[in-house]
Amino acid sequence: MGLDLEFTPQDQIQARVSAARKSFLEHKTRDVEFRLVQLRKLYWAIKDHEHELVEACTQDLNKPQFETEVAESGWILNDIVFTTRNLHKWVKDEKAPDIDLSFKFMNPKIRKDPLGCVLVIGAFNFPFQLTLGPVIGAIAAGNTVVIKPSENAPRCAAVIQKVIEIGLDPSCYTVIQGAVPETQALLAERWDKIFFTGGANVGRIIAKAAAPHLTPVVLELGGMNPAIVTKNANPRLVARRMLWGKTMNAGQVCTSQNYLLVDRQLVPQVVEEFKKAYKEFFPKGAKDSPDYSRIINDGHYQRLKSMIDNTKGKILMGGTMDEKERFIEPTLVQVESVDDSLCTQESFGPFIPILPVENLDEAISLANGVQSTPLGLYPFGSKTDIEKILANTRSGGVSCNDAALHIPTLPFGGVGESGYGAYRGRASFDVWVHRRPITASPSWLESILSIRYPPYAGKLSKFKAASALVPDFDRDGRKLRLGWLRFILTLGGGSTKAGAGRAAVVAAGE
Ligand SMILES: NC(=O)c1ccc[n+]([C@@H]2O[C@H](COP(=O)([O-])OP(=O)(O)OC[C@H]3O[C@@H](n4cnc5c(N)ncnc54)[C@H](O)[C@@H]3O)[C@@H](O)[C@H]2O)c1
Ligand SMILES: CC1=C(/C=C/C(C)=C/C=C/C(C)=C/C=C/C=C(C)/C=C/C=C(C)/C=C/C=C(\C)C=O)C(C)(C)CCC1
Repeated sequence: MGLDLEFTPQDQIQARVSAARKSFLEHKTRDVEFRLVQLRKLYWAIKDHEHELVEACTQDLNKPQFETEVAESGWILNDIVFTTRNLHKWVKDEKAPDIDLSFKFMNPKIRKDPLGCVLVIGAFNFPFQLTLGPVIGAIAAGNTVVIKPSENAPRCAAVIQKVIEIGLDPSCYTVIQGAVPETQALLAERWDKIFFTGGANVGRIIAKAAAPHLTPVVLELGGMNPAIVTKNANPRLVARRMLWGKTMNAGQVCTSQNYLLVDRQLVPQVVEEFKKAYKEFFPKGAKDSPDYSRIINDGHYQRLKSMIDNTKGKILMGGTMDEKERFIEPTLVQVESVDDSLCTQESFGPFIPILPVENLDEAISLANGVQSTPLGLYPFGSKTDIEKILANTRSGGVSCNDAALHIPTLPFGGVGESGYGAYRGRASFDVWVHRRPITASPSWLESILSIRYPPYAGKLSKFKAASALVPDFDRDGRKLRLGWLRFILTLGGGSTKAGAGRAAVVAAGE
């Protein structure tokens, strides 16, 4: 038996948040060495209890050990090592780019300041990766963190609490357990940033709760992700990769494709290849395989069941279900329209609806109609086909000729309806810092800087001569090529040399 999840008493929530805030205001997490020690300790807390992570994922989702070690524990352990290796580089002040010589003496730089006391709300499907991933970045950036794992993966939530309490300083990092009332109590607090992973409906609740305090929010939401398969695609690759996208975690993956738009000519071959691939992946069927997850809870099982009960499509592969086990077989369905029950909502389960289309233009138009800003997009076809798809669509990310593949250090996030803000790799640090511009005006510059002080009489023309940039374009938007003439007229128009010239003009005028 794994750990039991105990919800945090609601009357403790405010005090726990205040303690984390106080630690931030006492600057406990500013020291980079402190952050590194926390991350290293978290690494070992996870590594030493990896078997408990695996067991919890088995209990909550029947997640195979391979998937847990690759996409949960292994993923975040690598994330920690990557972060600790790079943190000294990331925290360094940055030289401010594109600064005119006149201002260079003020030594402009960008400091990466922590935001403060932040809240991370996790999802159930990759409970460790999607909760601890943002936490690793928040620690690295010097924030204090309150963590709310998903109650829908209760054993995993309990293990998250265990490793956090073993590894991290409790005055700076704390776990609040609970469901809607506890999350509402957290949302009533003032935060310096909220990072939410979950569905769009709850995402709206989070954004509204954050608005009164002007709290910035990252929303990592789901999407109605299309796969577009042109007549030039390789049917075997389409089938194997798209099947993987829907068998990993039984399709409970925010980035997995929700539906396939397949060139009609290719449909029979694609269907055949799906059947072959299914036999190769699960020779004894998915139900008897140790490599296939179950649906997280009865509510989601019933939601998925009603999607398949209401389809007008034809089941071509799979289709079996077992309510007691919350098992749903990977199920390929040929549908007649994007208005089918399998396409009108995010399934977040192992359904593979295929809609035959006449050509690529139709596929693009249908995909944009279903949702113009999905989280992921999966084009299969020739290079030209793929470029056409990219040029005519939007999405959080794209895997060409693949399912939901994401390189762990590549920025990850949605756009429009699939959310905003990105993390992972360096982006996990950037998302949690304020880029604070810092200048220092030297006292010896005072005679030049005094052009800004009243009385203003006679100063405006000198100021303009020193600072106004002359456009290199005309009123019709055409770029002008004035070359040396422009250089002389503008004293450089922004170049380093000209900046010096212009500064000299000002100095001479004082
Ligand atoms: N973009 C991503 O990285 C990503 C990753 C995983 C899941 N998702 C999306 O999440 C959805 C499924 O995950 P889920 O079921 O865990 O999402 P969810 O939105 O139901 O729950 C996410 C979190 O919100 C909390 N919550 C639920 N209702 C709430 C309310 N009324 N007020 C305040 N908090 C509340 C839950 O306790 C949980 O911690 C899918 O849409 C999926 O695509 C997105
Ligand atoms: C070419 C050679 C090698 C390279 C091999 C490569 C590149 C192998 C790649 C393997 C991959 C891509 C494996 C991917 C596994 C991913 C898993 C299991 C799951 C990830 C799940 C995620 C991220 C889920 C996220 C969910 C979200 C965000 C929402 O719900 C070598 C290295 C082998 C050497 C020879 C040459």
